[in-house]
Amino acid sequence: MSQVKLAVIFYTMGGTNYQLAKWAKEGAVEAGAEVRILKVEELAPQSVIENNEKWKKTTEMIKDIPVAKSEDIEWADGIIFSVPTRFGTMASQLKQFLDTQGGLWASGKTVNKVVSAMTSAQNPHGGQEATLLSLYTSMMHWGAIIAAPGYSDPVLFKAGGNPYGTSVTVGQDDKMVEDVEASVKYQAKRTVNVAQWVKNGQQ
Ligand SMILES: Cc1cc2nc3c(=O)[nH]c(=O)nc-3n(C[C@H](O)[C@H](O)[C@H](O)COP(=O)(O)O)c2cc1C
Repeated sequence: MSQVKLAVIFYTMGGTNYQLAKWAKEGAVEAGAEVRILKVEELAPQSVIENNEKWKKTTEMIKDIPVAKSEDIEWADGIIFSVPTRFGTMASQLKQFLDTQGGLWASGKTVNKVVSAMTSAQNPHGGQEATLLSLYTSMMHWGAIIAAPGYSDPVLFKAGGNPYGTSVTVGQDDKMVEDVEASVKYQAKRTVNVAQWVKNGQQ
């Protein structure tokens, strides 16, 4: 049984989705996967980032994380995306990454990737589910297999247990309101397990 390869791909401005990605990595490693944690390319002008202390600090914090490439998607059996909600949908930096995978998609290499997604938003009803659903719409075009958590474990009935994928509220103080660590780790394990089943079936 060969080891599942999982890419955890995130975008963050304030660090939340980096933390979610790190928990996902921990959960996936515990489940036996080989994991790459990757960020998507920043699109905002450097001058804008420089004028925002929080953004500047986050950029420095993640400076050594590799930028996701098409080769990472090709390499991965499974992918977990983590992205802030922006005006009710995913941040454009991640959308741009998806939109630059047309070549990979055209060659059939996005098919059967096992995916799930996570998000954060400032308001409890700020569009988390809409963000996850719009991301999953793109994944259907990829021919990916969506391994949403559903209510497949008791952890989903606790804080942050969103059947579409983990979501967390970020307060004005930039801290996470709900404790979602267990939900994230569970989601990562489920994504790895489903990826393992698909991988075994293809062998
Ligand atoms: C341009 C912009 C649009 C945003 N739109 C929403 C939104 O629609 N709903 C919401 O609840 N929060 C919204 N937020 C807040 C972000 O979702 C929040 O800051 C983010 O989830 C924090 O994640 P991060 O720390 O990984 O950057 C928005 C923030 C920005 C900068």
